[in-house]
Amino acid sequence: KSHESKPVAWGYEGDIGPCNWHKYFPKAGGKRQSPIDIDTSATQYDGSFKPLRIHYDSHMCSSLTNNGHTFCMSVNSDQCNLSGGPLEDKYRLLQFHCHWGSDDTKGSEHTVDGHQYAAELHLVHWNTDKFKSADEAIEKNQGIAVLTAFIKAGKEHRGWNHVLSHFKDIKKVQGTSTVNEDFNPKCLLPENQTDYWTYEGSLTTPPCHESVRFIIFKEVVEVSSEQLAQFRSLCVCSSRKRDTGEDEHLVDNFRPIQPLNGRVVKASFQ
Ligand SMILES: NS(=O)(=O)/N=C1/NCCS1
Ligand SMILES: [Zn+2]
Repeated sequence: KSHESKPVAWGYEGDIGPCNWHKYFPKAGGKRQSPIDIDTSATQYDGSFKPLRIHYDSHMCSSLTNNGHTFCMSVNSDQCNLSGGPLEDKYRLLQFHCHWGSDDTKGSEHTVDGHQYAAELHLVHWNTDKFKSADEAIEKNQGIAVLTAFIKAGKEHRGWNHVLSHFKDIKKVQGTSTVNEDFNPKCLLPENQTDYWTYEGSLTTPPCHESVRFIIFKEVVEVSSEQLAQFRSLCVCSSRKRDTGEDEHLVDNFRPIQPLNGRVVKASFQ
């Protein structure tokens, strides 16, 4: 094991927070980092995009884990594929997760005209035309495509309850729960899947590889405030306790906005 480098701890606050990520993860200081603010007055309509093709089946067994940074629903079924839109290749769904705040006024990673939403859903896909594995694709240009939906507090979202009902099993870090009910992650996306913004960026978590094509839906998904509160019920790790002995809850797991550095955000709509 001595040949493998020790994993470096990172987080969202203090010395291990986003301002210091670049010290151990040099790509975090790169020129095409994510997230960004979407200035809708500067986006460019691109009429050349084909329709997005999002084909997920709902018979894939998946596992839900609390990895200490978010909850992650691992899928990697060869029946869950994404192509079309701005993509040149076919991508396979690997996992989905979210970023959220300590209250409903913050939590998303991307912002729109400076507005931050209560949470942000990332459906992570890897390029199966160009690469042989997700581990290879995750660090290569065009290797990853992330379908992204903003979430705001509003009416209850029944689809999310299929995920949230497993949260009691993953409250602690490294907790894992098997999800094999008839659940299709497509139900978590907005109805309108033709209007989106897209740009080339990076993983928003270390090692921040600059391998990601983001596709961000304009329509915002509503979940109830109680459902958002369930996101915040996860704990960060068994060791870290508040001085009151209270569990430390996993909240505000969003990276700050990164410089655009001349990148243009394309829009699929006028
Ligand atoms: N938030 S994110 O989707 O850009 N970051 C990731 N890191 C490893 C798989 S997805
Ligand atoms: Zn993410």
